[in-house]
Amino acid sequence: MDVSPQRTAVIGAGYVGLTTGACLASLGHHVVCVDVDEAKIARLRQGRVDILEPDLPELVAAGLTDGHLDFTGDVTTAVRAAEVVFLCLPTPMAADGRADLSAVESVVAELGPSLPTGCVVVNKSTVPVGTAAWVRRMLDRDDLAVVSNPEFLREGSAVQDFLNPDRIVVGSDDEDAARRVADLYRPLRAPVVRTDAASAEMIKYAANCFLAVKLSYVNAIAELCEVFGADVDAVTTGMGHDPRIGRAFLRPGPGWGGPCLPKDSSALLRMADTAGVRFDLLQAAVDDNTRQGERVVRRLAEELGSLHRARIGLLGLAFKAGTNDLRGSPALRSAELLVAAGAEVTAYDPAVSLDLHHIAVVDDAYQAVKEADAVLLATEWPEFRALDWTAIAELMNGTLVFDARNHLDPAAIDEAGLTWRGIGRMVTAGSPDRRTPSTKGERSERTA
Ligand SMILES: NC(=O)c1ccc[n+]([C@@H]2O[C@H](COP(=O)([O-])OP(=O)(O)OC[C@H]3O[C@@H](n4cnc5c(N)ncnc54)[C@H](O)[C@@H]3O)[C@@H](O)[C@H]2O)c1
Ligand SMILES: O=c1ccn([C@@H]2O[C@H](COP(=O)(O)OP(=O)(O)O[C@H]3O[C@H](CO)[C@@H](O)[C@H](O)[C@H]3O)[C@@H](O)[C@H]2O)c(=O)[nH]1
Repeated sequence: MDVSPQRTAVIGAGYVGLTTGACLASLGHHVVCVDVDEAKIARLRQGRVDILEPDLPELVAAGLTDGHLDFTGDVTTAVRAAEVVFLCLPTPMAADGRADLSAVESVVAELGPSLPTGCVVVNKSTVPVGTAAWVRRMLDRDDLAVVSNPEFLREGSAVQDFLNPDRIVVGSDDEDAARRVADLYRPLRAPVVRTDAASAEMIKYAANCFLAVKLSYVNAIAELCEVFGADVDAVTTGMGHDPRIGRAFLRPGPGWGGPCLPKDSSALLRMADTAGVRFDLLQAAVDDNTRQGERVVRRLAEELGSLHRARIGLLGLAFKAGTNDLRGSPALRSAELLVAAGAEVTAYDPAVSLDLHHIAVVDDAYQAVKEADAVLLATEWPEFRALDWTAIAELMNGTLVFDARNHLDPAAIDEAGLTWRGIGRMVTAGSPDRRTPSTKGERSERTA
């Protein structure tokens, strides 16, 4: 294989750390993954992966079997013989909106004295500009190098994204350390963007926040489409053919969420604020995103007349399809807003089963929509497209299906006698969109 195997330690075995560890092991490197969560480490040693990521359980099992991958709870043991140490630690949003670097700080303080001479510390967490320099000062050792190597994987396709990256960003003032980190990825044959550490750190925020702005922009265009009778799907298709715009990240929805975009836009805004730089565009994107979530619930209220005691069948809880991650989920936010407005919410998500405060979570979609006055689709799981809408029409009290992802087939819903509503979609005379959804009372009379 086109790789010089290196001994690596990966600190933090979450979405990024576990994917990094398992993928590097699959490339032939020797990897030890470390985590403070001892129960997680015990499960991983048995090949049990908690997160929903295609191909990840298989890669973990293969790494355990061929001996390239190991797990431990002890940082000191893991880094003792390491040539490269990856930090894949959480950097969540602190109360003041900044990135909370406490996990990075405590790990760097703990592992510093144990790192072997010549070791390269690679930061993969998303961290404010200047963190690599700060880590370097904390380590306070001339025999170590620090490299910023931000990660761009998406949840739900983490392994494929890691193994087929658009680019590998390697930021460091240390030429030799940067080359060694780039070499780890050589079998992937991806373009390497070689920068200083500060630029690498900024690339990560700039990329995620650009995506956030793009999504808020398209959600605003969708609202205008509703007002002016245009169809946002046609509009984004027309925009997306322009390679300067691109087709990706043009789907309107209930607002963008997840564990990254919201916290990273908040962190970049705080960085700008601290530096005295105005970033009104990004602030507007964040504010518009909050409004987008509220707008979905307001539209439901308008369609139903009132949300007080309305029964809502919520399809989807995860922040997007393909993951069981609920962090920053627009679906959960919608549920919270609905409950606050007096609605009763029953939810179903194919990847999520847990008890949620105020929201009943059930085991299948048909249970969720039973006696519902309206259905709200908030996560675009493919299986929702295959639902039997005639059966659902029988189960529901009302007729409204609010598709906050434009994911369903309006014709199938119309044929079932239900009323489809989407985001930014054209309302034409005679189309299902023109029909007024019946209220609970009317529907009961109709079906009586
Ligand atoms: N999730 C993503 O899609 C994604 C993609 C790119 C970058 N990132 C960034 O990567 C970083 C990690 O994100 P994640 O989603 O993998 O987080 P995560 O919460 O899934 O995983 C973090 C792991 O670190 C462990 N941990 C916490 N403190 C520790 C300590 N002191 N020592 C050892 N382990 C510790 C936790 O137990 C957890 O298993 C964040 O900065 C995030 O912004 C995330
Ligand atoms: O056309 C689109 C695309 C996405 N979304 C929403 O945007 C949010 C974020 O989606 P996505 O970017 O796919 O999810 P993440 O897995 O959080 O990945 C983002 O955040 C990661 C962590 O930093 C980065 O590594 C990735 O490159 C970046 O895409 C979700 O709520 C999606 O539903 C839309 O509404 N419309």
